[in-house]
Amino acid sequence: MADMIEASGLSKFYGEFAAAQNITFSVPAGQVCAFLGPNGAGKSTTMKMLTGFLAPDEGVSKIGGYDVHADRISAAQRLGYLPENGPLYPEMTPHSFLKYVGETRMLSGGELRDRMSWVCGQCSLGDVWGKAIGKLSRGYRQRVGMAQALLHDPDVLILDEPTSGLDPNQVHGVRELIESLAETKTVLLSTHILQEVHAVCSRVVLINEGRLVFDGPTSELGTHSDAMEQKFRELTVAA
Ligand SMILES: Nc1ncnc2c1ncn2[C@@H]1O[C@H](COP(=O)(O)OP(=O)(O)OP(=O)(O)O)[C@@H](O)[C@H]1O
Repeated sequence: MADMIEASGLSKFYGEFAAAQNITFSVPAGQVCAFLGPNGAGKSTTMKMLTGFLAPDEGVSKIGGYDVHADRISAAQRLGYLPENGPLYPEMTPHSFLKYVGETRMLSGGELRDRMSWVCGQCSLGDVWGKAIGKLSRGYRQRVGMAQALLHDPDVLILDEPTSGLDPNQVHGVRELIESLAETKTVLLSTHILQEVHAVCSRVVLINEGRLVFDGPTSELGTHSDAMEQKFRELTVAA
């Protein structure tokens, strides 16, 4: 299987502080991989470097085999990214925002309409389609973020805490969506919810204090979420 997401020696320093240091892992086509770590471990920083939103101080990121910094457009066409704080543009509606995002991704006419209608249904946005994003609840804003990540039907999804701030019904909906997407896509998702990892991820990459401390099958971290929680604590307790 070709690797669809590759982090090779990624580091980001803020002064002396290493937010991420020498992070190396790859995710093969078709895999759903969890990206775990305590608050401040460096997950969002690494995801931003993987998606080209932050330039690494060291290392290389590749999406679908394309270098994210040297071959940005080819990498971006294959990538959908849900950033940690969801979409900005509070005055736009989901409809106008997704139309704008679609146009920047070279979609138009019937194709753009079909894709907008598909993400509207998949992300259950029908009720808020014409409301200002700034007035939506956190859960709905999160779903608008998911919709923009999926709009151009990318092969690779990098999702920074896709279920954070959602109520249990919405969490269930997003998990089902990720499971259905997993049939055709490669997914890296960060989360603090270990049950979620069991539910949807076959593989776990765990970082602590900016460094990779575990990379392996979910089953190696434990066969249920209690065992996994214990192992998580062992691997992430401050040295
Ligand atoms: N622009 C910045 N300047 C200085 N420090 C930063 C900057 N951005 C992030 N950091 C620091 O880098 C570390 C890693 O942050 P990051 O947001 O990647 O963690 P995280 O694992 O995503 O955390 P969380 O689970 O809380 O979202 C944190 O200590 C954070 O304070």
